[in-house]
Amino acid sequence: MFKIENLVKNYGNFTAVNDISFEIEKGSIFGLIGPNGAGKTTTMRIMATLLTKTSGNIFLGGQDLYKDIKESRKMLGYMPDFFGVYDDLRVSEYLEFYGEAYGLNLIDVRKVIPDLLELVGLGHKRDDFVNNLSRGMKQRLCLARTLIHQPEVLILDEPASGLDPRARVELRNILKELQKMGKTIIISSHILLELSQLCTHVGIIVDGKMPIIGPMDKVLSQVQGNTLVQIKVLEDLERAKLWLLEQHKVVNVDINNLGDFEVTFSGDEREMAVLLKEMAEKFLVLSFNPQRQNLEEIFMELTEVNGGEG
Ligand SMILES: Nc1ncnc2c1ncn2[C@@H]1O[C@H](COP(=O)(O)OP(=O)(O)OP(=O)(O)O)[C@@H](O)[C@H]1O
Repeated sequence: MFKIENLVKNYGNFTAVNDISFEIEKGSIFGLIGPNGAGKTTTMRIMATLLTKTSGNIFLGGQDLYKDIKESRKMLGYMPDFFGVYDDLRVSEYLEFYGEAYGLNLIDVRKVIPDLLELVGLGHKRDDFVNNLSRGMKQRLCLARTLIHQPEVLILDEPASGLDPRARVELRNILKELQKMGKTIIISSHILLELSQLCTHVGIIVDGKMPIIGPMDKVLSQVQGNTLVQIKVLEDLERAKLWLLEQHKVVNVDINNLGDFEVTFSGDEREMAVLLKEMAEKFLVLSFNPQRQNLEEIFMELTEVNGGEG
């Protein structure tokens, strides 16, 4: 859907985006994560055609993004990290205003507004003043505005920032709904745990470079060292322990105070699944829980290694 090749952006002598390449598949939710100043907003604004690149190529749906900017913009919905204050504008008027700004016919815009407001959970607020909405509601209204021209691709710059946990969950559910509707979503965030539950793919951006990119699961296993797997076996513990210690990629086996095994495992997810299968053929395995290191911890490690602020 989106292909970015060797993207560079300089601000004067400063290189904010330094030779980044990645691809975003149609229908995926791609998380762009990185510390402050890493280059996320710059990259997203370039992808949204709102900022010029210094060099590199960008393709949207197989076409050069810049070949026909008007056409590209029809496919793109961009939600900035800040949005303005609109005195004396009601929710429905706000959406009408943006619809007209996109060159849409007001009658058509009015037809889609109820569905859009329903989608973002603001159906009951259509006649309220925008300034009286809560922060979470404003974010959702801004998302509705991003959808007004029915773009295929959404570029959302930190849409969850400043939201309380409940509002974040609501936003996440709306984004999953949009994915089901076939949208491709690019989202940046500092809320890394949120991204690990939402995104199908992730690119970690540090100092204008993207050292790690790929499907969420692969990125997690790539940056993970060993995985700790908690295993509960109902009987034959001694024999099970000896068996485990003989298995490929099992580094260590402890038994915790609940009598469960804590197995340090150096293999990938597939190898772990094979271990589970073989173990279950020999022993009464009640549970098998890999303790996945969360993205927050991985991110801290990565940005430390790369000298970022985290
Ligand atoms: N217009 C500009 N002129 C000069 N430098 C800029 C400009 N815009 C951004 N920068 C610099 O480029 C770098 C990347 O900024 P960018 O806003 O893309 O980062 P970010 O990852 O979105 O950060 P944040 O999470 O804080 O929003 C930063 O060092 C920033 O100071």
